[in-house]
Amino acid sequence: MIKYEVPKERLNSFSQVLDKVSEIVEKVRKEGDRALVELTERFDKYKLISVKAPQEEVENQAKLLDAKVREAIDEIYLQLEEFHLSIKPPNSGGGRMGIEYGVIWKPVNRVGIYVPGGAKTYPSTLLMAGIPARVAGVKEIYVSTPGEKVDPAIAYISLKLRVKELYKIGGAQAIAAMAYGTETVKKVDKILGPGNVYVQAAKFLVSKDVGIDGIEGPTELVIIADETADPRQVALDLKAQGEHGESTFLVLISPSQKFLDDVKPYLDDNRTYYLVKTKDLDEAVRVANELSPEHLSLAVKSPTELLRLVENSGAVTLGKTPPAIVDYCAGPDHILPTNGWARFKGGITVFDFLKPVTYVIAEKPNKKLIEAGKVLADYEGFRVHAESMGARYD
Ligand SMILES: NC(=O)c1ccc[n+]([C@@H]2O[C@H](COP(=O)([O-])OP(=O)(O)OC[C@H]3O[C@@H](n4cnc5c(N)ncnc54)[C@H](O)[C@@H]3O)[C@@H](O)[C@H]2O)c1
Ligand SMILES: N[C@H](CO)Cc1c[nH]c[nH+]1
Ligand SMILES: [Zn+2]
Repeated sequence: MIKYEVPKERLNSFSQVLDKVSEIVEKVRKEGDRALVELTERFDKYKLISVKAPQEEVENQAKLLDAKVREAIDEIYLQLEEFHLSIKPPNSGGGRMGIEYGVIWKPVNRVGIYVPGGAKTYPSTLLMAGIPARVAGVKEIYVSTPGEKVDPAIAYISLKLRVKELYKIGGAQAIAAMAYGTETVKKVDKILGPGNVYVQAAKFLVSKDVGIDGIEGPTELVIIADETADPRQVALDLKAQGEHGESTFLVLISPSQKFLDDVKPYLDDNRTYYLVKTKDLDEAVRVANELSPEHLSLAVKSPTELLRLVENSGAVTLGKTPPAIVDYCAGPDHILPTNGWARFKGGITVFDFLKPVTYVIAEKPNKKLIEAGKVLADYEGFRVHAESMGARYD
């Protein structure tokens, strides 16, 4: 179906399922593994014989992986690893006014990665979360992904990433289990990973007790195209992301009515597409910034120029670059903010697995600076704060 207005709402918003997901989270907190077995049967229609995938199953499943896919994974691993290594921050230090200070970047100790596994399987997502975790130096990586048998590619990547434990659970119940722990599932410090509205609602709810990377829900793609773009390629990019399911958010913006008309015949599947005509490219970018999409493609004659005007998007592809390249093998992550979170959050990087621990050494600080600190402490009424600063240096 084709619509011609600027979409006001995402096709899905996890607030619609918050009540239901809250019950799931509470059930897992109370009943632990027993809840996982029951909810898996209810939502995934398989009997959970063991919550944790036995090491032998992971190894045997990995062996089933076709050599071609294994080589592809190995090739992609190097590209993604290099991207995160290239932006990994060094520890740094400095100082002034007799005070030495600095930042030591410390990895999160125990991380839980959610890998979607409903309608499709997403081993690429395990690469996208596991590699920056490894580059950051995370000690313990746990993975939850639905499926009666571990997907061979997920098994292979789990071994490559030295995943400590892999749980065969999905949805909100998997998020709850990693957030609070059960008899089998380890309680983690931070949960990362994309997923459907149930998964994102659960992450939102547990974020009061555990770290989360953000909201990465159903896929979103906005394409800005001018008359120089190829209508068939643009339609292909939209339909590609449409493979993620009916909740995918697909928008094409163009100042050329002819271009929009030329694309329409190619959009021949049962997805909902928004085709938006604007006055010019400036207005097109304004609409895109307002939508703050997960993926943004600039299929225009001068994309680098237009890129300067982009404010909100998880990942931008320029010119002929297909958005799907980010999904698999470009280097930057495909775990990207949705539901408008791109206004204040980017895609996953090594930074999501690091904490900036700052330090201060003030043996002989500048008197004027300490005095200023004491004055402000007194102004706030924190007299003993002021005294504690003075005591050392008066
Ligand atoms: N934003 C990103 O970075 C990004 C990256 C990859 C994938 N995605 C998105 O992730 C999503 C994956 O969704 P999916 O559904 O295929 O897999 P999923 O793993 O996110 O969800 C499947 C789970 O949902 C639970 N579930 C299903 N129906 C339910 C119901 N009625 N009530 C409660 N729980 C229910 C089941 O337990 C199941 O295991 C897609 O929308 C895709 O676009 C987003
Ligand atoms: N486009 C998805 C992010 O929204 C990522 C992905 C994984 N596999 C295929 N695509
Ligand atoms: Zn995709």
